[in-house]
Amino acid sequence: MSSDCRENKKKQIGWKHAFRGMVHAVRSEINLRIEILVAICVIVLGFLLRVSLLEWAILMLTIGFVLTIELINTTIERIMDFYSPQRHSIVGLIKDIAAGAVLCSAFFSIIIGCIIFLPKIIDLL
Ligand SMILES: Nc1ncnc2c1ncn2[C@@H]1O[C@H](COP(=O)(O)OP(=O)(O)OP(=O)(O)O)[C@@H](O)[C@H]1O
Repeated sequence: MSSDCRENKKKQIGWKHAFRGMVHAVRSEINLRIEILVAICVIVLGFLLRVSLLEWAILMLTIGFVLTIELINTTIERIMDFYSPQRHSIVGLIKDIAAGAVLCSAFFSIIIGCIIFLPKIIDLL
């Protein structure tokens, strides 16, 4: 088998595993499902309010950022549950900090949403 072919196969398998991980996270994490729903609403609102190209770029970056942080938070939860199934204060603290990262990204994404959408909504009134 040529190295090109092997590399191609490796990439395909990588995508498959990544997709499986995302499906698992969506199925098991209600917060991720809520965030995807909010992202869909934001995209619909973006079309309705005709946001500019730059605003689309900022919105896509923000949505990607929040979803990525949520996936990392889910990963940290799984790692902690695997290595330390018993309750432990440091495990709780690690999970709290990871949850804090999600909260932080969600908070700033709301601010970005307000900056982009509020003036357009006010103009419509
Ligand atoms: N093993 C543990 N030891 C101590 N505290 C824990 C432990 N597991 C969870 N906790 C506490 O419970 C909280 C919720 O943890 P859990 O793993 O249930 O995540 P979750 O309910 O899916 O949270 P999230 O909303 O962030 O996804 C943690 O932030 C932590 O404070």
